[in-house]
Amino acid sequence: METDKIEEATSNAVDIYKGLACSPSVTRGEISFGDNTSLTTVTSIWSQRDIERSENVKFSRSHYISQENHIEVLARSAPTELKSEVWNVQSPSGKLRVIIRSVKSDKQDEKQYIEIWNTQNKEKNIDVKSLDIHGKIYDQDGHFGTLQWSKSEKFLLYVAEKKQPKTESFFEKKPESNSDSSKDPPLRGEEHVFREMWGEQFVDKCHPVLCVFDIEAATTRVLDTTKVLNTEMDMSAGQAIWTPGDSGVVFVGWTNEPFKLGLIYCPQRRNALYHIDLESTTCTQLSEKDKSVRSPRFTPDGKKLVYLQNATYGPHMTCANLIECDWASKNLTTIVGDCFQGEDGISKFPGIYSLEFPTRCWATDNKTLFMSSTWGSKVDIISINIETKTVAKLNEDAEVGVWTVLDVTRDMILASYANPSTPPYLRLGVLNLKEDATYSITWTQLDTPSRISGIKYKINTHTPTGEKAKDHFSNLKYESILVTPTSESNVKPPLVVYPHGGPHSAIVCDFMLYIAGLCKCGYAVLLVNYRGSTGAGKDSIDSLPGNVGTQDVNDVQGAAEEIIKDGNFDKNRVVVMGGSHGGFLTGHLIGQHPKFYRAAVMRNPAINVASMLGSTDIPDWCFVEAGIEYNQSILAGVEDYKKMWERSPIKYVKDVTTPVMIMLGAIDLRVPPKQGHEYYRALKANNVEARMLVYEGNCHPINKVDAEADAFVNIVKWFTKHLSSP
Ligand SMILES: CSCC[C@H](NC(C)=O)C(=O)N[C@@H](C)C(=O)N[C@@H](CO)C(=O)O
Repeated sequence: METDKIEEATSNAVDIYKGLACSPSVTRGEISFGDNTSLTTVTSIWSQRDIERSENVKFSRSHYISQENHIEVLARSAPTELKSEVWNVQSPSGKLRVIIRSVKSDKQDEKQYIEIWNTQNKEKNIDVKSLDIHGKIYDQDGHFGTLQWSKSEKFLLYVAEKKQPKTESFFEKKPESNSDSSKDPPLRGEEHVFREMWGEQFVDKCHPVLCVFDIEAATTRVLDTTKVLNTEMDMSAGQAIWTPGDSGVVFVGWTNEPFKLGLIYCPQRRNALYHIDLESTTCTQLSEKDKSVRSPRFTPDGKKLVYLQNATYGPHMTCANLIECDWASKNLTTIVGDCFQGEDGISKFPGIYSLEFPTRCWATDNKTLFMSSTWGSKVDIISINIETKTVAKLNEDAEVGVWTVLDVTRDMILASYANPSTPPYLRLGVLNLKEDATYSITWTQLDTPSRISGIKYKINTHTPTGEKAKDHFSNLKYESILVTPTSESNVKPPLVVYPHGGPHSAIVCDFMLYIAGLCKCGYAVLLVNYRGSTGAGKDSIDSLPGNVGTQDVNDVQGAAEEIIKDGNFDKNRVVVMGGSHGGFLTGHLIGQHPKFYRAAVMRNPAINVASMLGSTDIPDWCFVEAGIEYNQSILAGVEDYKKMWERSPIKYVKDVTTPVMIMLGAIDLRVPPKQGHEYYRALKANNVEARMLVYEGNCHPINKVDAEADAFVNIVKWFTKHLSSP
């Protein structure tokens, strides 16, 4: 009987996952205007899981729109699969397009090409290797990647791996002395020198450099910032943009010394904003010392430069500041600073929580920009007037979900919208300037949303309960999102408690494949944005470091008990799952509340912060979250290791009775797989049922198409097994 139930649930999960995995996500969007000014084209790039091919396929779509009186979709193109495109960027006039193509040969060695297309055909195709001046061109990695047309449309600005000298063995036969030895002889004995890279998911990215490609001459110039900065400071460069008139380049430079720390999910790495004048090659620092900056953007009139800024070395994500640089004087002004919520919770603007501005983000007034920012458990569209320093929310309260601004141009805005029951779809809006100099938006849906039936969701607000009052910042409220199946059954659904990772991130009302899948399999899911999450004020974030393992655990457990008290769930059918810091919290929850959870699933869990310190690509995280101030010269002493262990789930493993399934990405550099092995051994030593899945070729997110699909079905099978046993 039990086996049949498990088999039935597993087979059902496979069908449900296959159906939902077809929902595409939008990765880019662009508004363009051909010669015919009455016709607007919206080009969008999408990504979709293909389980049969075990890969994410990319495709483009176009919408053709008239805006005589209002926005009317005249036609839609059929999706066109994009093969091997790393970049695809239209020139400012719309007459040209550059595509960076990556082609793998049968031997799997990758070749890259720079393709220049006009509106009729491919004008140029350059084999990057033939330039022999740099390595691989960087993709849109969210940190370094850049591809920008100059206004003149004669040059391209991009980032590539610095060219590495050839190496050879000491025992390689030396060339005959009279032979024509090359100008750069190979370095002997350097084949095995360690080359530091930028950590998790940046394993082939060691030393990005700025490159200016002359289209006519088909030649590239590498801007070696070490020389232009007149320092020996080895620097990694990225996020480069042209200055007005194409006379120079503004870029973000990260110091490579004393050692690199993992970049992904950590936009607080020490760097600075620089300006290189291309004629004199002088280079000046624009931003403050010892800060972390990102996402530089000029106003259309070129008079102002804005960028996002954080403090360095603290929580890996926090409230960002918006800084304005007056281009003529280079004077800096803080337009939006840190926001503290206190008792107000998230009723008022909680601050900027975003990794970047859209590539084009300005209204034609040259002073209002539009961006997406996390606000509690949602992502809203906000406008920021850099003249009046005012912030306004643009989407209506009724539309709780995730709004992503994709493009802003000629006072039109392209965005995608999604929520837990609705995969992302496009909306095109017209910006309307109101008397108070703020904007409203008149939206048109470019497609009919494909809503998933049987799923409802609501946001809950929680107040830390009495015994938590001891915690610092205990008056801070926090939120959770409850996603529930709307089936007519009078059987109370089982509840999955799901704390997010980070810890300084947030789970937002987005379309999430696993959450929708669990819901369609009959589970309710409680997503908890415990204190320390982004989107709820800087004081919320600052409340957690030094209190992980207690405050965050209490907040998740408090939310779960509060939801169960409402009577809609059976307190004997509650399970828990989480990834990374969410796995850390899962270990704490089943250790500190041993009889509360029927089963647990952990993805790449941080188990023992002390033992992780020497192997993670972000050792700073171990110090900061244990409440120890960090700098790159610090070395952990016995007391530091003690503090880290004290805050770790391993401390409570002896009390665990809940069956645990651990899922590991075999090449995870963020939370090394040995963390999961440490917990697996401890559970087995205590005769607790434990199952471990190791996904080869997968890193921290375990998001390769086949692994992600397998993990989902195994999760449903694991929960079914332990919820159906007595
Ligand atoms: C030393 S690793 C600490 C945990 C890790 N933090 C960072 C800054 O990487 C972590 O929790 N990572 C999250 C980004 C994470 O994986 N979160 C996801 C899982 O995909 C989630 O469930 O929220």
